[in-house]
Amino acid sequence: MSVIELSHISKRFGKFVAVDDLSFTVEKGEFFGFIGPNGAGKSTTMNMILNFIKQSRGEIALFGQQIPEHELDVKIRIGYVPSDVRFYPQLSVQDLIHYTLDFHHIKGDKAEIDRYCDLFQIDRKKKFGDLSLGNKKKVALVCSMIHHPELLIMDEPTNGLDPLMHARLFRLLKEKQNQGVTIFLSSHNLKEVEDYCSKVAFIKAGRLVGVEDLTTVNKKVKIITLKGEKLPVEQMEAIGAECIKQEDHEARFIYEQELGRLFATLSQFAADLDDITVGDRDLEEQFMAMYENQEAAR
Ligand SMILES: Nc1ncnc2c1ncn2[C@@H]1O[C@H](COP(=O)(O)OP(=O)(O)OP(=O)(O)O)[C@@H](O)[C@H]1O
Repeated sequence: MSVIELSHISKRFGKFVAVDDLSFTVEKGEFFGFIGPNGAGKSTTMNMILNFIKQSRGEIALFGQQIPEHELDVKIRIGYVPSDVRFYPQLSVQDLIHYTLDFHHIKGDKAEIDRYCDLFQIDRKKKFGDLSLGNKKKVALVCSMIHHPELLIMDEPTNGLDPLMHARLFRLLKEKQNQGVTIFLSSHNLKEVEDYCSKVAFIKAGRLVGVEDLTTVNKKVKIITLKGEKLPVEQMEAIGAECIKQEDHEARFIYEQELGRLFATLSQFAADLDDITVGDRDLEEQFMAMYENQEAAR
């Protein structure tokens, strides 16, 4: 079942097109990363999904229902972490957690609240306004999960968190995913997206560049780096390798074909080479390749 379905959505602010004809779906139980450079339109898209702002064109369905007709029914099933966390500064962390539970008409399980606060090392007695940026984010994370939502929408959830908390958050999110929760998050940290997400959508200047299944795609695509005086670029291209960088004594290739042919070719030219590296393509390389292909197509 699609938990989020975006069909040709666009958002204009005056003449400026922030999101341009975006379509993709997030399925139940997916850990879905949403990445793109600053100003790409990630927060704007999330704000439309949450119906904080209205799209200029296109349709959005959550859990198979159009919003806003069923807005409240749908919203109680969602936990949201904004990129810029703003709660009442005078309220204590404890009060904020309890207000969140009251809003969802849930009593709350003390052991669970204790677990979250211990996990994120949150001092519940402190006033929200006195907390650091990272600690404010942690409070928002707890409030987004405390009512057991089926869908978590998180706008740069690790922004402001230290590396230990990054790891704890992602382990917790993985646990939630294993329980069937759908996670849709934006991030600038490609490594964490690559390590944890099952799917990723790339967006640039409001347009979808691509959606990739991370459980399969990177493993079969290799990046080969050759170093040496005499580089067999033509021979590599002849077996289907795409040269993505060539300097005096170094060339890099993307290779998606059968590995036997690659190794046979490399062994023929090994004597001319000082170094050969064959590795899986990481998300950053894939991201850059997609951007470059899109630019070239324009
Ligand atoms: N209310 C608004 N009025 C005018 N322009 C806006 C408004 N909100 C967003 N924009 C513009 O829309 C574009 C997309 O912004 P958005 O915040 O969605 O990007 P983002 O991908 O989340 O960026 P970042 O990674 O920097 O958080 C930006 O150029 C931004 O300036």
